[in-house]
Amino acid sequence: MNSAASVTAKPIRVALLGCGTVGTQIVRLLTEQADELAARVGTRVELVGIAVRRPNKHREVPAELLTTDAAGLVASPDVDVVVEVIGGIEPTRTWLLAALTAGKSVVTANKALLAEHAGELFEAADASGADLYFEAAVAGAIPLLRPLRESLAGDRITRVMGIVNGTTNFILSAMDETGAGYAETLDEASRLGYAEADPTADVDGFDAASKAAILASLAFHTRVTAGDVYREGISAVTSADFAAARALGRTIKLLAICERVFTTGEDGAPEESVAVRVHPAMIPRSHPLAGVSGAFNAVFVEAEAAGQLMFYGQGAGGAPTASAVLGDLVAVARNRVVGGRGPRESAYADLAVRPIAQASTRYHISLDVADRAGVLAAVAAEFAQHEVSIAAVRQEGRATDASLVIVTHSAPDAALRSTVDKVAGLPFVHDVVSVMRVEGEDS
Ligand SMILES: NC(=O)c1ccc[n+]([C@@H]2O[C@H](COP(=O)([O-])OP(=O)(O)OC[C@H]3O[C@@H](n4cnc5c(N)ncnc54)[C@H](O)[C@@H]3O)[C@@H](O)[C@H]2O)c1
Ligand SMILES: N[C@@H](CCO)C(=O)O
Ligand code: NA
Repeated sequence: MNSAASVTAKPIRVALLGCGTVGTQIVRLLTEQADELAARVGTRVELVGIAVRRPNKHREVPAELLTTDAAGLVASPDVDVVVEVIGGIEPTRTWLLAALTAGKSVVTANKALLAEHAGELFEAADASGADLYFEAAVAGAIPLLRPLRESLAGDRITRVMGIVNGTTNFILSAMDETGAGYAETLDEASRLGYAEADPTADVDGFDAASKAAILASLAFHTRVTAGDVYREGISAVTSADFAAARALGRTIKLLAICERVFTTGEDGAPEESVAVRVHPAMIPRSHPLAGVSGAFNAVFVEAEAAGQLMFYGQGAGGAPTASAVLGDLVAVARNRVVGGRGPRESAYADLAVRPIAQASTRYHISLDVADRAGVLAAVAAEFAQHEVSIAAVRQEGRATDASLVIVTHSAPDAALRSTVDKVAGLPFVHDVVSVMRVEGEDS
């Protein structure tokens, strides 16, 4: 290849923090594609140090680059760009703030950090003129954050809905397809490298909530942090829920949903806010998200002018995530070569976040009830009392009792919850078999 001949600028010197699942793949790609990357950037991209915890564990990377002194590596005058793939809030927050303050651009895959501290990281970047890129933090390899920050910056995004956690999608797909148990499928996700060191971040929805916060912030030009996101994980999803879903031609997915909400204030003036939530939901099998299985991710974006867009691909795994990191690294390196910068934080809209109780949702409720006259009417009366409109009812008599399935129209989540609580306490309701929100259909 003669591409190196056209490369004349000073090399871009890169420090890598962390060399685990993703970091190892970054080193591999940087090494294998060195000449091509140099041609694309206009100068060589050189790895000058790798901060790790235990150097003798990393036989696959050049030993002379390894150090246990991450802070020292970040502070080194020989570093232009810091790539962080350790994860967690501290000490990475301190190191990345130090890098940005010193004018060093940062590329990170760290959703937990971005979902909590984007504001101060961007402030540090703005103060020094450095870049902050984090495409790998949401939906791994899928180009999603840069399309939101750049390609769709001229449009108004109204809704973002998707599957953004590969581990839970893998588990839910397996529960649906094979009927396998929860623990068994979680083990397999870990073995394949999809699950992070502590799987509770995935199964309890923390990982998806961090990603939802990042997506909502970028989509609606406001600041949403992980704590603003309503979160339910998948640990309470049962085979009875899947059976109930299957009976109605649906499946269950863990969805991240970010919505722009338009309401009228007490003074009659129009008000705008955002609702951001992560929870399992039933969706029709015909919905494009229903076909997203295993560790794949997919995200729908609805924008006023663009209409509907769908982003699909590998949301986890070493190499796919490293692809997104390398893409960001090329972008910040190019910016350095021409003396430019990528986009700053855009949080001007400063929108309030609505609590889940006020969010408009639909429920699917499956009950075991006594099979006698007046039961359906009494259950329906509870819904009417809470002003929850019923969209469909299916009742099936059995020997001594009956199965009653109710799907509602959209209603405030708080009203739906109170209705279910009331219905569960009715004397002829023997069991609440399944309660699940419904998405992806007309309300
Ligand atoms: N694995 C994925 O599929 C994936 C996908 C998207 C984003 N991410 C994100 O990428 C980051 C890295 O994920 P991973 O899967 O590679 O994790 P990992 O646990 O495999 O690797 C992290 C590495 O950082 C090292 N480390 C921890 N503390 C350190 C310290 N103080 N100094 C130096 N090294 C230290 C660990 O020893 C480990 O080798 C996380 O932020 C994660 O959320 C991962
Ligand atoms: N643990 C995450 C990795 C990607 O961020 C997942 O399962 O999707
Ligand atoms: Na991505």
